[in-house]
Amino acid sequence: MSEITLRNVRKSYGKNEVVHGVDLDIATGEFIVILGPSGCGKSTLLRMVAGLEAITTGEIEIGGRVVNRLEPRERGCAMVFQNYALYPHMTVAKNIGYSLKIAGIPRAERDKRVQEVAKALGLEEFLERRPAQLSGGQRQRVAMGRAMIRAPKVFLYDEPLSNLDARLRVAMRVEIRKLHQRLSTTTLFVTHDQVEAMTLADRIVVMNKGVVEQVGTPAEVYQKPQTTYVAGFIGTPGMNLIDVTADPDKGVLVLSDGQQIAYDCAQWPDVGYGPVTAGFRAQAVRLEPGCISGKFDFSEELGSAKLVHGTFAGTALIAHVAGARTFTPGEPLCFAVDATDIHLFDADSGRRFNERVRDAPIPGRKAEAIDALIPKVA
Ligand SMILES: Nc1ncnc2c1ncn2[C@@H]1O[C@H](COP(=O)(O)OP(=O)(O)OP(=O)(O)O)[C@@H](O)[C@H]1O
Repeated sequence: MSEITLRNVRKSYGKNEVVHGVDLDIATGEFIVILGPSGCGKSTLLRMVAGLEAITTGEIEIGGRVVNRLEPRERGCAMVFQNYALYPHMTVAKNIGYSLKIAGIPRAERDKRVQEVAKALGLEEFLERRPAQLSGGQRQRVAMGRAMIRAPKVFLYDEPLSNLDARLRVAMRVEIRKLHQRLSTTTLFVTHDQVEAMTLADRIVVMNKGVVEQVGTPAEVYQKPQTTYVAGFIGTPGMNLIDVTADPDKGVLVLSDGQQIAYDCAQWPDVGYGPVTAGFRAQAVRLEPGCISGKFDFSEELGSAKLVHGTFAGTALIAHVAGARTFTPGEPLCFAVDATDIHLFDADSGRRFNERVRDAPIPGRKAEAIDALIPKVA
């Protein structure tokens, strides 16, 4: 088994703590993407799992064994770096087979395994070339081949696609996913690119400033962001966020200029009267008289639709609009959003309020209802 467990893992450089106590359980065969902006500590976390960076406090287990004190080569992980780290003077075949040579595997066996890996990655025709004679995507595949050949328990990828152009990135994404489907090797993949994270991950770990903000499937982090940070970071574009005052008695959210948006107060039982942050996706906005009026600023053409940017009560908001309608700067604009598409977050902590799931039985009620159906014996 190759499950990975992180318990209260922290990392400090001198007095500066950059990873603030991360807990994570990764199942055997899972594809986990650690997603966050530059400097949030994601590479440091990956390097601690690999053993390339010492842990300041906490515990890391791989396959049920605490690896804190193990050398990188004793951990059963294979790492693929952004800059590929290939040996420039060696051919592709030698680069891929190098770790087997070091391990003393006989030549015939080595050649056989290199051939197998090269076939799996479509590198057979490049085996005698040197890295300088390859494209970026081909070099990346060699780096993956070098990691694969050791049949590691765990694959660790550190922004492996960042140096590739956009088309190649998409192609390599598909290859990495296919490879994972075939091998089912437990994988930790670090990226700052949320599209990469959404398309590759079984689960995403969203990091911000050394803290894990949310762990969830791509659908969970998109549909139920647990913090305003996740709401703003995930999605293209990120969720619209606006400061409002909740009035649960009237079932409205009041904007700073007095305009009101209706919300479902039964869905948000913990929201009291006072300041909250309201969020809604650009895709949930309709341009029709409804919730709020403001003015058009500019639009971004997406081909099949536009991202329409406007200002409402002093806040910049975005609508995803299909169709060919054109706009002029400054023209009045109305945004309508259904109450069920509104997400509410605590104004101070940025945490999502508890939500009552629609149509779910309220605890106790179902038992009462069933009770009522049973004829009473006199
Ligand atoms: N050797 C080091 N000494 C001191 N500080 C470091 C060292 N390595 C990293 N840091 C700091 O730790 C923090 C986290 O760095 P890390 O490389 O993990 O971020 P990241 O999320 O991977 O960012 P990027 O995407 O830019 O690589 C940063 O503030 C960085 O400056």
